[in-house]
Amino acid sequence: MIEFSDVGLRYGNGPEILRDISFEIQPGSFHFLTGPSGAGKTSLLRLLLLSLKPTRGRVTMFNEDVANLDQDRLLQMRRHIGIVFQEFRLLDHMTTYENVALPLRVLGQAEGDYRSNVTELLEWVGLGERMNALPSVLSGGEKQRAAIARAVIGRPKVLLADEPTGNVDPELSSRLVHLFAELNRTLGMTIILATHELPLLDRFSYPRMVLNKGELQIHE
Ligand SMILES: Nc1ncnc2c1ncn2[C@@H]1O[C@H](COP(=O)(O)OP(=O)(O)OP(=O)(O)O)[C@@H](O)[C@H]1O
Repeated sequence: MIEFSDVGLRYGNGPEILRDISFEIQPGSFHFLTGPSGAGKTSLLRLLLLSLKPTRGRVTMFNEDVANLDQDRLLQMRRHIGIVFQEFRLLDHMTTYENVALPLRVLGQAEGDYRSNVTELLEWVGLGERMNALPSVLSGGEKQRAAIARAVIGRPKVLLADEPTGNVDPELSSRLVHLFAELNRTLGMTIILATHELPLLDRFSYPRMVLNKGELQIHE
């Protein structure tokens, strides 16, 4: 589903910050991506999100070499990839429901067609009672569950998460990772979750992609 082959990345004329990265991700798998601050986790996620292209090597996504994609095809493929950020990135003037429905609205779907899906998903992530609340009154954990719901409402094949537990306390962190685990288990969603919280990783047995100074090792 995803294959990196001797990938390197540099920003502008700077040094190579990812070097000789090779790995394969199978559909329906769950991987942690970890490593110290500055190791290149966010940059690797940006390659996976197709918002950056490698400066050398080959990235294959859904069986297509991303180097050959035109802008339209890139946007089409991008719809199969969801992302969750540390800082939630919810729109403050919209309710939880409206935030989660937004990706479908942008695609031109009518509310009558998606209302029950959005409501069901919000109930599933435990926000059934908070649908009409604005983000400003939600707790950190609730905001992140809303952001996860927004990322998966379009049923992406791949879900990326960049330090999704960075703004919630350790107890809630573990519950959020369980939510990702449920998405992986019940919907078969392929998940790559970046975190540098080692105690959190130790609670789960998923394989780890470990970045160090731009080089990657995989611990199955
Ligand atoms: N847009 C950019 N332009 C130039 N250099 C960048 C850019 N983004 C990241 N870098 C550099 O690339 C390296 C890797 O950064 P990246 O954010 O990918 O690491 P990270 O592992 O996600 O770090 P953190 O855990 O602190 O977020 C760092 O040296 C960073 O300064």
